[in-house]
Amino acid sequence: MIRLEHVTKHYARSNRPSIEDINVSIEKGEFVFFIGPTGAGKSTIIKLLLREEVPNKGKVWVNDKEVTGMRRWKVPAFRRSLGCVFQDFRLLPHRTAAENVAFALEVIGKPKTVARRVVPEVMDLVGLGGKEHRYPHELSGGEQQRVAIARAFVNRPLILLADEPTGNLDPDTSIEIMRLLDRINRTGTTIVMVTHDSNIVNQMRRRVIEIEGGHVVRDQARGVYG
Ligand SMILES: Nc1ncnc2c1ncn2[C@@H]1O[C@H](COP(=O)(O)OP(=O)(O)OP(=O)(O)O)[C@@H](O)[C@H]1O
Repeated sequence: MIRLEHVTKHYARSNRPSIEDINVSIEKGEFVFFIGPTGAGKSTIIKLLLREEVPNKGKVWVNDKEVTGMRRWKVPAFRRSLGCVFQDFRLLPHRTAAENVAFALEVIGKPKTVARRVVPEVMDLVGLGGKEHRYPHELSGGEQQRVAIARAFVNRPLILLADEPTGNLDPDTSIEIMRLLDRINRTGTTIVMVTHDSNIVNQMRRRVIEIEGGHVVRDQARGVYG
């Protein structure tokens, strides 16, 4: 489902590679945590998977597509085929929760009738039934992240990428968000999540890939934060 083969990324304005000769393979339906100290290269890996960056060496496969050689015009559609969740939620401030979710359907050309049917289902799934018409500033951080997850999931992506999705949330809210991601994973969606949250990693006991200095230093099934 996802494969990085001998991947090195050396940013032009950096004096050393951010990641070097990384080899990782992730199967369909896995839930994988990328952990490691700040600056280790975790977000760089997410950017490579989204093709926001291209490696200097190596190849990256996502959804069985080799993305480093992908034509530029194909990139937007490729990105829309993935679900993405970030620490800062990235909701559209002048759209309601339901409109934020519906927007993900609009941009891929789904008719409004589909949105009318699917958006309430997904809002219920994330536990936001009744708050569909609130604007982001009228929701708590945890609720905003639920909207972001609903938006990421509404197109039923095969892969969901989450870069520190609980980074702005308190421990209890973080656990709720993890329960939600776990439910989504159980529908068969592959989840790749970058985190610094040791509690979450230790509670979930999923595959842990630890990055340090741009290298994989540990890859453990049912791992702990360490
Ligand atoms: N656009 C860029 N230009 C130059 N250097 C960069 C760029 N983006 C990241 N880096 C460098 O690459 C290294 C890895 O950064 P990255 O953001 O992948 O780390 P991270 O593990 O996600 O860190 P954090 O946990 O703090 O988010 C760092 O040394 C960083 O300074």
